[in-house]
Amino acid sequence: MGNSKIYSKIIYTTSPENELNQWIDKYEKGKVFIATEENVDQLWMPQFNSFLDKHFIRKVVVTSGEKNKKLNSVTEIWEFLSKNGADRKSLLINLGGGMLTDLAGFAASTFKRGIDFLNIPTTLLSQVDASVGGKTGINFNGLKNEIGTFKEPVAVIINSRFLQTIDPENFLSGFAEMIKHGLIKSPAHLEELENFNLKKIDYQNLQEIIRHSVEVKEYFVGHDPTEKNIRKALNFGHTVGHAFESFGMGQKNQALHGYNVAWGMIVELYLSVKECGLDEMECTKITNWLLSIYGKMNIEKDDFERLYELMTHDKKNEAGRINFTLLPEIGRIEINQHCNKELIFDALEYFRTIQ
Ligand SMILES: NC(=O)c1ccc[n+]([C@@H]2O[C@H](COP(=O)([O-])OP(=O)(O)OC[C@H]3O[C@@H](n4cnc5c(N)ncnc54)[C@H](O)[C@@H]3O)[C@@H](O)[C@H]2O)c1
Ligand SMILES: O=C(O)C(=O)C[C@@H](O)[C@H](O)[C@H](O)COP(=O)(O)O
Ligand SMILES: [Zn+2]
Repeated sequence: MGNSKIYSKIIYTTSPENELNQWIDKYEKGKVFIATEENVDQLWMPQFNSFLDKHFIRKVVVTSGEKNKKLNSVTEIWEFLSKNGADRKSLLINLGGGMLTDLAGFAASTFKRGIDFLNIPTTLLSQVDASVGGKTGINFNGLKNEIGTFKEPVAVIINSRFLQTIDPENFLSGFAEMIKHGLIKSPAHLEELENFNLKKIDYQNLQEIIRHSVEVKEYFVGHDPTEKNIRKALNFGHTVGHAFESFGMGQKNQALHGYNVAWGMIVELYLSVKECGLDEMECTKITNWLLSIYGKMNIEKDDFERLYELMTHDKKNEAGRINFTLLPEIGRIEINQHCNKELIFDALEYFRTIQ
C-alpha cells in the first residue's frame, strides 16, 4: 500500500489498558480525561474503572446516538474539561463508536485551540474508518458533519473484542465502509469481504480484515490529510449517501450511516458507468450484492429536488458544482467528477426503481 505518512499511531491489541499505560505516562497526572457515551459506559467502562481510578482519569458521559452528534454534546465536553482543570497539555481519551470519536475529537481539537486526543473505537465502523484520519465534527443545520476540523488523534487503539457486543445492523453499517475501501483501492480486500461469513462471524479473521481496511484509509489520509486531492476517494458513496442521511435525519427509524453509504454507492456506481466507463456487468454484480445486504431506502420522485439540494452542500463541491468521486474500474478512482442535474436525477430514478 506504500509508505503511510499518517500522524497517529495505529495499535492493534487485545489489551487496550496495557497500551494506554505508555501513552498516559507522557501526560501530567490528573490531566488525562476520558469521554464516552451511555451505552459504551454501561457495556465496557466497568473493565476500565480500576485503571481510571489508578491514573486519576476523570470521565464525561454524553447521550448515545447520532442525533446527539451536535453542539450541545460538544458543550458538555468543553464544560467538563474546563471545570476539571484541563490545560493545553491534557489528553482526552475517546472511547466509543464513530458518533463519539467524531464528537469528542471535535471537542478536543477546539478546546484551548486544541488538545491531544486518543481514540479507542468500539464499533466496526469506527475501527475501520471514523477513528482514523482526523476528520472530527458534528451535524448542524440538518446537514451531516457540517462543522468540524481536521486533527488526527495521537493514537488509535483497536481491539476487535469490543465488536462482540455490536448488534448485526451496526456491524453491517461498518461493513459498508469496508466495502467502500475495497471498491476504491483494493480488489483483494473486496474479495475477502465477499467471502466473509456475515452469519457466523470469525472474530480472529475479522481482526486481520479490519487491518486491511484501515490500511486503505491510511493510504489516502497519509497522502492527503486535509482532502485537497486523493483523500476524496474515501468519500465515494457519500455525496449521495450523506444526502440520504441528512434527508432521513430526525425521522423515527433513521438509517445508520453505513446503510446510507451503501445506497449512495449504488447511485454512484451507476454514475460511474455513465461518466467514467465502469463496466456495466461489474456495476450490476456489486449493486446486487449491496442490495442483498442493505435492502434499500424508499424514495419518491418528489424527493429528488430535496436530495439534489442536499448534495449542493457536499464539502467536496467547488464553483457551485456537485463533486463526485467515481470508479472507472474496481480499485481505481477518479476524483472531481461533475455530473449534471439530469444525470443525477436519472441515477436517483435508477435507485428508486431497482429491485
Ligand atoms: N470521521 C470519519 O472519518 C468518519 C468516518 C465514517 C463515519 N463517521 C461518522 O461515524 C458515525 C457513525 O459511527 P458508528 O456507526 O460507530 O455509530 P455510533 O457511534 O452511534 O455507534 C452505533 C451504536 O452502537 C453503540 N455502541 C458503540 N460501541 C458499542 C459496543 N462495543 N457494543 C455495543 N454497542 C455499541 C452506540 O451506543 C450506538 O448505539 C456517523 O456520525 C458518521 O458520520 C465518521
Ligand atoms: O475520511 C474521510 O475522508 C471520509 O470521507 C470517510 C467517510 O467515511 C466519513 O463518513 C467522513 O466523515 C465523511 O466526511 P465529510 O467530509 O464528507 O463529512
Ligand atoms: Zn462514511
